[in-house]
Amino acid sequence: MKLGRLNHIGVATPSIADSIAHYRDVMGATDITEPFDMPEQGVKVCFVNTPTHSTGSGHSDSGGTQIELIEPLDENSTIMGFLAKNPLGGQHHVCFEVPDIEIAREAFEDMGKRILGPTRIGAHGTPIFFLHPKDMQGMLTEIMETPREGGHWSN
Ligand SMILES: CC[C@@H](C(=O)O)C(=O)SCCNC(=O)CCNC(=O)[C@H](O)C(C)(C)COP(=O)(O)OP(=O)(O)OC[C@H]1O[C@@H](n2cnc3c(N)ncnc32)[C@H](O)[C@@H]1OP(=O)(O)O
Ligand SMILES: [Co+2]
Repeated sequence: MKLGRLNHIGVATPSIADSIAHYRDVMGATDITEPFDMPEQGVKVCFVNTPTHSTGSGHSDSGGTQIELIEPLDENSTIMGFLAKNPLGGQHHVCFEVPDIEIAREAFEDMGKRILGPTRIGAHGTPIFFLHPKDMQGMLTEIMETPREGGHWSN
């Protein structure tokens, strides 16, 4: 396994609308996507896009690491337990890219890391899986296959 790009930081929130206002008005984010539902993951999601680099005169692009805001869709959402312990929300997971999801899954399995559920299609349209925080230095870790131009995946 080789460490890939940090694609996003997942941030759980009790209100995606309040969090969007925070990133826009307090943090000065200028590129925030429209929220959409992902019922299969139990969350409403949107992305705060950050630039790849900052300059003295401002930002030139928005292709950097994203903040992924996630709000529970209902009481059964997988992030309800986290929000019960952290009512204000907060940093929930980190997501690293890999070139090949199957090779990565096998590598983590071989290292004895607990994989949470099947590989599925994530919010970026590419395959993802999650690793248990207790096996990952306390960090719930998402692994996603790097988006390919014209790539198609299915569950
Ligand atoms: C938007 C779509 C997608 C994408 O494309 O990017 C997403 O990111 S979806 C994100 C939401 N989906 C998931 O998180 C799926 C994987 N998660 C899970 O399977 C569970 O949430 C969990 C990690 C197994 C936790 O389950 P839960 O029932 O909430 O808690 P437990 O009590 O079983 O937790 C055990 C233990 O782990 C600690 N914990 C829980 N969540 C986290 C966390 N996010 N970060 C760090 N540690 C976490 C929890 O506190 C427990 O510790 P102890 O209290 O010491 O026992
Ligand atoms: Co995520």
